[in-house]
Amino acid sequence: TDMNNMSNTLRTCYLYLDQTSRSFAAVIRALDGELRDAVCIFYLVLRALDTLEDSSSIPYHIKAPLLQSFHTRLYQPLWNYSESCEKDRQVLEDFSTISLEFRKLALVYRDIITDICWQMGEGMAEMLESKLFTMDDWERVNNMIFKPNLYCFPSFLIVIILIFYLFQYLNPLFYQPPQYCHYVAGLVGIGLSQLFAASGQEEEVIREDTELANSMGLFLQKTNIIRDYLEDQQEGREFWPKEVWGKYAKTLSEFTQRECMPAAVSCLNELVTNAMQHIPDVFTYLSHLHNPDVFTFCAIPQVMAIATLAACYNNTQVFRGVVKIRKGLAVTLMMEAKNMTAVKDIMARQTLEIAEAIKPEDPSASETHHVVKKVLRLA
Ligand SMILES: CC(C)(C)CN1C(=O)[C@@H](CC(=O)N[C@@H](CC(=O)O)C(=O)O)O[C@H](c2cccc3ccccc23)c2cc(Cl)ccc21
Repeated sequence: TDMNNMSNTLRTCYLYLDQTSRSFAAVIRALDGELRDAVCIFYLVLRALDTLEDSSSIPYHIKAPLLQSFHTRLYQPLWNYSESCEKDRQVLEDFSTISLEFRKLALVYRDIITDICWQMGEGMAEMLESKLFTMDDWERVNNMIFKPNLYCFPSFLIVIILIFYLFQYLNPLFYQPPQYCHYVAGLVGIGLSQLFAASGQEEEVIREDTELANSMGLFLQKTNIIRDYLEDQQEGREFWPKEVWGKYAKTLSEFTQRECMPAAVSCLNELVTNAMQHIPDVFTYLSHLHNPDVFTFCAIPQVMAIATLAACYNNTQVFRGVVKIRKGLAVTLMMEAKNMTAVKDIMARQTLEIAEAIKPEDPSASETHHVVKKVLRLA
C-alpha cells in the first residue's frame, strides 16, 4: 500500500491496523485495490465492536443497547466511545476517523459491513443476556420456552409437558444452537466472502455456501478459545463449552489446579478434536478461491490455527500460560501458505504431529484418530 497518496484519515486507519495486529496487517495490505481498504475498515470496525463486547467496565444495561445499535454509529460522523479501558480502546476513542473512511467505501461494501455488524451486535447482546443466566456460550441451546411449575398441573398435563421437553431436545428442528462462535467469527467469514464476491476478485459462489464461510471462522475462534483458557480465566471470562468441560470438572477454573491436570488435558484434547472437524470445510473453501492475494489472506490464519492446535494438544502448558507457536514457525507458515498444495501439506504435517501425541488411554483417542485419518485422506 502506497501510504503517500492516501488521505490522512485512511493512513491513520492503516496505522491502527498495524497496532491491532502487526503480522496480520501486512497480509491485509497485500490485498488488491478497493478490496484492501474495505477489509482494512471491516477489520477495524469489528475490532471496535469486539472491544465494546470485551469491556468489563461497561454494565450490562448499557452494553447490550450499545452492541445492538453499533451498526448505526457507522453513519454518525461524530460518534466516538471513550468509556472503555481495553488495550484496543483507541479504535473506539477515534471511531469517527474509521467511520469517515467507512462512508467513503462503495455502497456495496458499506451494506455488507453494516449488515454483519447488525447481526453480530444482536448476537453479542443475546449472548450477554444468556451469560447472565450462566449459560455456557460455545453452543447455546435456546432457553426452554417456559419452565412450568410441575406441581400445579394435573398429572396428564405433566406427561404432555415432559414429552414436549423431550421433543425439544431430541428433535434437531427445535434444537437451534445459535453458536457464540458463529456470532463473533462465523459472521466474519460470511461478511468477508461477500466482500470478496462484491469486489469481483472472487466468484459469486464463494458467498453462497455460508456453511463453509462459517467453518472458516469457527476453526479460528475455537482455536483462540482453546489457546486462551488461562488468559480468559484470569480476566473472569469463560468460553469453553459446558457440555464438554462439565464431563471432566464441576467448575472450569478447577483446571488451573495441579491435581486436576489429567482431567484438564482430556478436556483439552476433546476440544482440539472438535475444532479439527472444521478442516475439511476449510480445504473446500480455500479451494474455491482464485485470487492469489485473497487466498493468502484466508490461508495464513488457518495454517496458524492448525499449528496452534498442534502446540496445544496434550499440553499442560495451556493451563499454566498462553501457548504461542514459535516466531520462526509462524514466519515459515506465512511464507509457505501460498497455494492449495502447500496449505494441504502444512495441515497434514501438523495433523501428524497431533496423531503422534495421541495416548491410547485418552477418552477422545478414537475420535481424534478418526478426524486425523479424515484430514490426511483429504490432504
Ligand atoms: C475472531 C476472528 C477469528 C474472526 C478474528 N480474526 C482473526 O483472527 C484474523 C487473524 C488475526 O487477526 N490474527 C492476529 C492474531 C490474533 O488476533 O489471534 C494477528 O496478529 O495475526 O483472521 C480472520 C480471518 C482472516 C481471513 C479469512 C477469514 C475467514 C473467516 C473468518 C475469519 C477470517 C479475521 C478477519 C477479520 Cl476481517 C476480522 C477478524 C479476524
